[in-house]
Amino acid sequence: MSTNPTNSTENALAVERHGIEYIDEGQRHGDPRNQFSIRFSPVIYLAAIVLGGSAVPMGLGLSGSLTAILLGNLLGAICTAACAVMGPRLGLPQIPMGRSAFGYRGNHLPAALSSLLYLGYFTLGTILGAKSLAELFKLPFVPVMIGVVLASVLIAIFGYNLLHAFGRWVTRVSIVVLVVVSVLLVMHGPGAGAAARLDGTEYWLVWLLEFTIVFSYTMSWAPYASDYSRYLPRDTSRGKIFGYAFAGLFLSTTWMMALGAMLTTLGSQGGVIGAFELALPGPVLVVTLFTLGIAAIPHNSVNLYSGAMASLTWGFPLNRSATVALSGVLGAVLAVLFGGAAFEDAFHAFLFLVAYYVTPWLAIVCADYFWVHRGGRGYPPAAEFGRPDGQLGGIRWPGMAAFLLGILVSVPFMATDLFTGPIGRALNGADLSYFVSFLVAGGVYVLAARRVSGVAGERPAPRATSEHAD
Ligand SMILES: Nc1ccnc(=O)[nH]1
Repeated sequence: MSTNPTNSTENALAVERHGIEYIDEGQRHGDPRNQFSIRFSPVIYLAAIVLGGSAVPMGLGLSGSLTAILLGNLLGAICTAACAVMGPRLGLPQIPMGRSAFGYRGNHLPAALSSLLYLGYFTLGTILGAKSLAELFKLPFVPVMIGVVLASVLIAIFGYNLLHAFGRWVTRVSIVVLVVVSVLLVMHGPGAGAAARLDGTEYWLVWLLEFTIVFSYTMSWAPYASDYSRYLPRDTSRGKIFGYAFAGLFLSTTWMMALGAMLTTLGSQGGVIGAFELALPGPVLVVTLFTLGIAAIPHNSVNLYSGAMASLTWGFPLNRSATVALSGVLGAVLAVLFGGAAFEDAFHAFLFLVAYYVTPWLAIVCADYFWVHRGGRGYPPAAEFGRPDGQLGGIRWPGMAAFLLGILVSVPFMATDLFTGPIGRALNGADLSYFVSFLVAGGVYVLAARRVSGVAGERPAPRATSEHAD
């Protein structure tokens, strides 16, 4: 049934024709190793470095920061890798898969929240990437920013294959740069901030704070996951997809954040960039800042591409390329309007607030896939995912209720700069809401889906179904 031969190869210079619809078997291609680089490359820009050092000025020290980073990333990368496994099985991007649990219309809500998250991260990556490059080359911000936006839009329009190809190169180059930077940094040694200045409960509350920051960052890559695995052949080993996606995300986030923690112990007035200047000789510094600036481009392209997937899912009335281009323009305008330093912190707080929807969404989508539909078996035929009035039409209340309830119950636990609930305040800003909403949403969904008829897990899968979904 292959209708478009250009999509069935690795050809990175053919513009992808597909939007969010099912990728049929004839167009599947690629190797699960591509999951490593597509998860590694978008992390290589300043955000993860800054987040890794967040708790050092609060007195957590280096070893506490590192254990929080390790554990937060371990859990976050497991969540994202579990989602990547779904792509080849269903042949769909990540967000449209939610139609099974939330219903075609119900799924508009998490889809719209995803569009917001991705546009926000695109804008943040644009600001941070353009700033590094503009400072490095002593150029004005706006033209550099426009260059970054144009490159990001172009790559995202070419789509899946070019994103993978570009990600592979950025991964190779950045691994070399990260090795050199790490060796030099270790030789330079940590600064005074490496020693913890807290003990007892205070220490553990700040540890928890860093752990939740790290976890939130890394698990919020989950709604993107299958967008970049959906062309893999259907029988690709799930263990390999999981393993490579996990390794790519865990290694990149842990490495970048550990560097950030180490740099922040140096206590430079100029933040992590100032710390880089202290620890790295001139030429290495230039190459490092250049790599971090350029690597904002794969980050941005991924956000534009997945953002378009999410927007098409809630019914945005343009095609994929036009949606990418329009989002690029919108992000550029936001970057010009809000590119100031104070804004970046507020912006991050906003992104953490939006990310609250991710853990309940994740719990429901994973329960729906792994439990209700027994590892992706027993879904309705793929075409049903694209029918507003078909089997998955309307709103499916087990998923919707679980989603809303998960968020509602977790509100007192939330803690961001923009909103802090009473329990979050009592815990000094440590944010357990992610875990509460995950458990509540997942638990309610599992119970409700079992009771409500019409959810496929209750019934043996019809024969026709297994053809597509098995
Ligand atoms: N979870 C994330 C999505 C997009 N960009 C990021 O830096 N992080």
